[in-house]
Amino acid sequence: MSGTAAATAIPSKTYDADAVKQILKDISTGGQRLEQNEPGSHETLLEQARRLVVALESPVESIYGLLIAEPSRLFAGRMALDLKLFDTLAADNGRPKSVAELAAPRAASPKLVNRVLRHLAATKMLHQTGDEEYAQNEISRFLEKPKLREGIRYVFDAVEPSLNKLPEYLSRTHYQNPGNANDGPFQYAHKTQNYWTWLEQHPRVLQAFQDYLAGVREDRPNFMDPGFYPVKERLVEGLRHDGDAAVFVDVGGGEGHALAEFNEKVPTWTGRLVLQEQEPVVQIAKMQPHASLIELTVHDFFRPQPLKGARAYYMRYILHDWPDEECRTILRHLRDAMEPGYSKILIHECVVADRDAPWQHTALDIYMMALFATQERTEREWRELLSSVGLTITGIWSKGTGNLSLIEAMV
Ligand SMILES: C[S@@+](CC[C@H](N)C(=O)[O-])C[C@H]1O[C@@H](n2cnc3c(N)ncnc32)[C@H](O)[C@@H]1O
Repeated sequence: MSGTAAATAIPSKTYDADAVKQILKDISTGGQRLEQNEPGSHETLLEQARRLVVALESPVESIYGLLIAEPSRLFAGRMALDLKLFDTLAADNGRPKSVAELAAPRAASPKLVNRVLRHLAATKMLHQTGDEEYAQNEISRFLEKPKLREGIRYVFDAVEPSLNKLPEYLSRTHYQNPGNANDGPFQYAHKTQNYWTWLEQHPRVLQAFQDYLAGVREDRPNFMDPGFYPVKERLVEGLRHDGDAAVFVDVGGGEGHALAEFNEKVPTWTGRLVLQEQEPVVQIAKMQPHASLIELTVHDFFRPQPLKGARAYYMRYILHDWPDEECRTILRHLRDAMEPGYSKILIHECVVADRDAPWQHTALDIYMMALFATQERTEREWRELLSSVGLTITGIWSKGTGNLSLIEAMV
């Protein structure tokens, strides 16, 4: 079949020409705003480009993308990790490589490797530069670095099996909203007792998860960036140094990247920076270049908080991992350690809008259902959760659409 015949095999959409014209005009204006570096212009233009695709695509084209292109793209990305394709593409200053060269590191079948590569090229993850010859594009160049690249491994190995079994799990639980941390979709799919135990038993995926989180962190505005949370006014001013009062503790802080960034971006901070994590994660944190700048401690946040009256108890991506009951236990331990009127809990999480919530929040919400039988929360849900343990929200700061917000709460 010729290229033209293949292209016309999918019925074309009778689209609204006026709507398309209007979107194109908006895109043109959006492009000018982007050139002038107007804040938010990137997000707006991207949204307009998505609207254009939706306006032009026929339902069949859109559904083919969902059914065929995207699942195969994730598979091809996962195979690229095992076949070391992103590394091989990067070698020799990224010069184009033949399929034979790309298949060599694993002594894989060139035919198999070509099938993976051509789908990656078709879905814009790399360039095809000739017959059976490929080179990096901006995406594959980015994937030379482990961080978000390892997200492919994590999502494929940990999240996808759970999503695949989610319909069966929901049918068995009579379509009730999952909320059992010990018997949720993840345990059902992976035949395990607990997400964290499963990760410990799969150290490669645990490392991939931590790399992925570090990648996500780099990609988003952080709360100490200008125009986000006023760190100087809310934390630095009035800092005391008696006992543990001058501590900023990152509860469940992963490898300690947030503390390292705080150390760099808030030079006026004269207090201590303490990481609290599970033992295997502390071991990974010890190998980080910033390890000497922070205190690394093992602490289970389901046990009483040992640091009393600290200035800040920071948690990023912690409470969305737990159903309300478990969150209340975590929060009560912090509340009991806090000094009223001085200590602050800082929750760095999604605050999901009641209407027109961005896909970044709604997608993560489904992931949370599949992984932890939990959810992303709306402002009302955050207020209810915190007030149920005697905490009051003293402010919510946000920057950009689809990002995390910073919720400050006090006793
Ligand atoms: C989603 S990750 C977030 C990590 C980090 N805050 C970040 O934003 O990159 C959740 C973290 O909670 C930690 N964690 C899970 N259960 C814990 C527990 N009982 N006590 C302390 N940390 C725990 C995990 O090891 C993991 O690093």
